[in-house]
Amino acid sequence: MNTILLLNGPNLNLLGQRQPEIYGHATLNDAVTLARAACAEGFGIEAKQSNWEGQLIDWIHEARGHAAGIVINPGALTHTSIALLDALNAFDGPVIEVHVSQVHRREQFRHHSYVSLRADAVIAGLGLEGYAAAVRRICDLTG
Ligand SMILES: O=C1C[C@@](O)(C(=O)O)C[C@@H](O)[C@@H]1O
Repeated sequence: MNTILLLNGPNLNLLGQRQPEIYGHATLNDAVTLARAACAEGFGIEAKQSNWEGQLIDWIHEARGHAAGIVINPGALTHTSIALLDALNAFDGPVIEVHVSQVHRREQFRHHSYVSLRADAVIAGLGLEGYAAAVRRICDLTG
């Protein structure tokens, strides 16, 4: 079984409750369900969420030599975390960055992403469908 690590960062545990006018009413569990359904045969999803930068970094380290690829929505750490970028740079497989909202139509500070310097693809504004598209892409790249 090929594992795809699906990582969600700070505040994404509140999907569905948090600013629904921006992020919609669906929950993180809904996102994981969509991601699982998008897996090609022989692939599985390991889904994790943390509000802690160091925890996300530890999970990326653990994925080295183990996961086929990483789908990550780093939340606000997207715009601030060089440490997360460094951790992703130490991972060999494909990395796809997902944002539920269309960050480029929002505040200026959301337009820059450290993670994009590593990501093989960036999906923003597709809502939860972005997670499914990212999973399909990793299956295509690594299957
Ligand atoms: O927490 C989030 C969620 C987000 O990553 C998104 O999914 O649209 C966009 C980020 O700017 C924000 O800080």
